[in-house]
Amino acid sequence: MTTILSIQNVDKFYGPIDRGVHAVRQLSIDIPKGEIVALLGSSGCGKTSTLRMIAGFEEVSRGAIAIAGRPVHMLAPVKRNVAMAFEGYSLYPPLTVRENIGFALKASRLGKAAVEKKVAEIAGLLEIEDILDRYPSSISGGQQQRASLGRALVRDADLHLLDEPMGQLEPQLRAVLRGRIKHFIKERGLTAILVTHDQTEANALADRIAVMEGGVLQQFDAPQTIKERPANLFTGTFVGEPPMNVFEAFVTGESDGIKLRLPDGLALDYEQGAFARDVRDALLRRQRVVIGIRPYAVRRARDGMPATVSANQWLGDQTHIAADFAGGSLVLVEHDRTRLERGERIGIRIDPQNLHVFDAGSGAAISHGAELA
Ligand SMILES: Nc1ncnc2c1ncn2[C@@H]1O[C@H](COP(=O)(O)OP(=O)(O)OP(=O)(O)O)[C@@H](O)[C@H]1O
Repeated sequence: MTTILSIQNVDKFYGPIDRGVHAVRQLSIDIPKGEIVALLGSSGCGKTSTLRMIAGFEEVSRGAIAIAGRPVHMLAPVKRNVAMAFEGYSLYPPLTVRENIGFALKASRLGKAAVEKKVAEIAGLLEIEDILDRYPSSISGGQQQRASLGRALVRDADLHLLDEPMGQLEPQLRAVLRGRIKHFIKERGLTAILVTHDQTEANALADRIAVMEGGVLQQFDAPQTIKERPANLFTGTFVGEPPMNVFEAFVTGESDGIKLRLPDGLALDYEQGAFARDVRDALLRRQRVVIGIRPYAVRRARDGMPATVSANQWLGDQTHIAADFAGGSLVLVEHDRTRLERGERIGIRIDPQNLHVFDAGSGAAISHGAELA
């Protein structure tokens, strides 16, 4: 498969190298043609710096970036053959929206009719047909964002870079456009990288998600893999809504089974066979671990471990129950409307196949369910 973007050992410092703000650390990523990748992380994690280095708006402090096999990190943005929809990369004020989008196609030497057809098509997709003859200063922020997105998407480029492309749009429109944009990109075999802090957007659009934190790439995998097999405690708790429940635990061997001792004298007691032998060995070697359980994987059972309901919210399609448990708080998600009162006692069961275990020191995943990470 052709690699379109190759980032090799890239560091970004703002200010002097090795002394300034270390915004991106030793980043290496390869993206094949036709893939949509989301850079996902909280504010300050380094995702925008990464995108700006690919685009050429920020210098690379160390390392190399190649696009379609060509080293580009020393080239000016216009020489990189990338199409961009960036917040700071605004529309040309003297041109109408139609001209702004069409302008991007000028270099492609298409005839007038072909340009018009392309502009109309993208305008329809982004629902901006009615503002094509307006000037950027006379349209809303959300419309400007869609016009800018349209201008990037119509271009024929090696790589499309989209910075929070739908941040200013209302939720309903965002949901509709996500599907259409994905279809548009996939149908044409474009390669796209989008920066977002919205995991729903990343999950819906991306083939793979690069999760970043503290300038470090934490995991680069398909959305499903990130959910089911988080590489570490950070991705485990960052991706997934509501977040994964986590508790510190001490591991002890009980005949051939395993016991995970939680605060408040509680324990998860698993019989022989609940975990593969290598998982059991890995857990016993650590002793101190952090266990994680997704809210929708927590079960209620009469003979389960005791917890006390602290809140119960019906969200229209699911119930979120918060409970005091093992010296901390636990959230459960149930699909039916559950009538539980605050203060009510419930029993909690955590099945071994739903348990994620992480190293208490490094946070690296040790096991997911019955298998080693
Ligand atoms: N021009 C700059 N000068 C100095 N430090 C900067 C500059 N731009 C970014 N930083 C710092 O680099 C780190 C990474 O910032 P970056 O903007 O890449 O993160 P981000 O994940 O995109 O955040 P956001 O979602 O808020 O844009 C942060 O600590 C930020 O304060």
